[in-house]
Amino acid sequence: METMLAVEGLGKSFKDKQIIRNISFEVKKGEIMALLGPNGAGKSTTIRNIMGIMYPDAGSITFHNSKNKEIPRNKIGYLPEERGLYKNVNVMDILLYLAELKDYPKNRAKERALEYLKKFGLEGKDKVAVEELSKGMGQKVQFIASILHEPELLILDEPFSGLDPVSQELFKEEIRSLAEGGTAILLSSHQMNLVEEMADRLFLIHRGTKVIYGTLSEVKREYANFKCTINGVNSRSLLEGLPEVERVEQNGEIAVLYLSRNVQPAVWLKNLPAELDIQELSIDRISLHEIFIDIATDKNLLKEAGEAHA
Ligand SMILES: Nc1ncnc2c1ncn2[C@@H]1O[C@H](COP(=O)(O)OP(=O)(O)OP(=O)(O)O)[C@@H](O)[C@H]1O
Repeated sequence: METMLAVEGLGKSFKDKQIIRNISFEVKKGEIMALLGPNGAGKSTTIRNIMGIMYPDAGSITFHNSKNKEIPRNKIGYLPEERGLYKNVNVMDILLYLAELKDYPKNRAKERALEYLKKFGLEGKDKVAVEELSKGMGQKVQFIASILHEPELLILDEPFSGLDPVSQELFKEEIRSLAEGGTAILLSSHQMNLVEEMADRLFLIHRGTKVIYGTLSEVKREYANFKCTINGVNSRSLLEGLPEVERVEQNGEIAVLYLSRNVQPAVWLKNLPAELDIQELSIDRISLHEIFIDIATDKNLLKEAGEAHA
């Protein structure tokens, strides 16, 4: 698939502190690429460099055939992490003003704005001042502003924060349908369940450098060990003594056993002792949420795996 955005060897320091180092990834037409990392990892810095809000000390950014300062940023949609629109302007005026800044035709912008306001449950709010909107409503307007001009690349920094579950669903559906329509999407979010549902590929930064880059299934295959959940009456010492169990979390009769890397579930199951009480048992790969926590808290296993990939 066609590459819409290519970030290569990006580096940025503030004063003498290096914030991001050697960051390289691509976002392709029609894909949702998740940019992940703990607080302070360097995600927003990466995005601000792409948007030309600041310029990198090293590396390059290519959008279509334009590079670095030549990139026409008005062709990119951007929902910044910091929210805020002019407060005393009405919703339609602000949307049309922002579309005009992007050289988008006014009539078309108005038509699309009305459609989107309706879609996001804000029908009739076009003449309301932004300051009269609730936080979530304001966020919807800002999201609409980022997509109104039909950008080919859309960068969303924490789009779901502060949204109720219904609004989250709406955003999720819209982001998916934009991707299906060919928009390249760079999505930064801390909501791992949503990322797991939506992202085609992901890039995880920790302390300013790459830890993971790949498709969701590659990442899961490579980094997500298995965990086995057993419902039954078992002593902790019995569970901890089972082969290839790294960690046990026990809550009443439910125990979650985190298995070593490279365990073959079929072989492991065959070797379980007969005295183990099993009322229910399931084996799953750990979730993206758990992978993320392992990395953010420097659990050795994943750190080693990450270093091998850096
Ligand atoms: N303008 C600046 N001057 C100095 N340091 C900065 C500046 N902007 C960001 N930083 C530092 O860069 C590091 C990365 O910040 P950044 O905002 O990119 O992280 P992030 O991954 O987006 O985090 P979060 O998930 O908390 O939003 C932090 O240590 C931050 O303090």
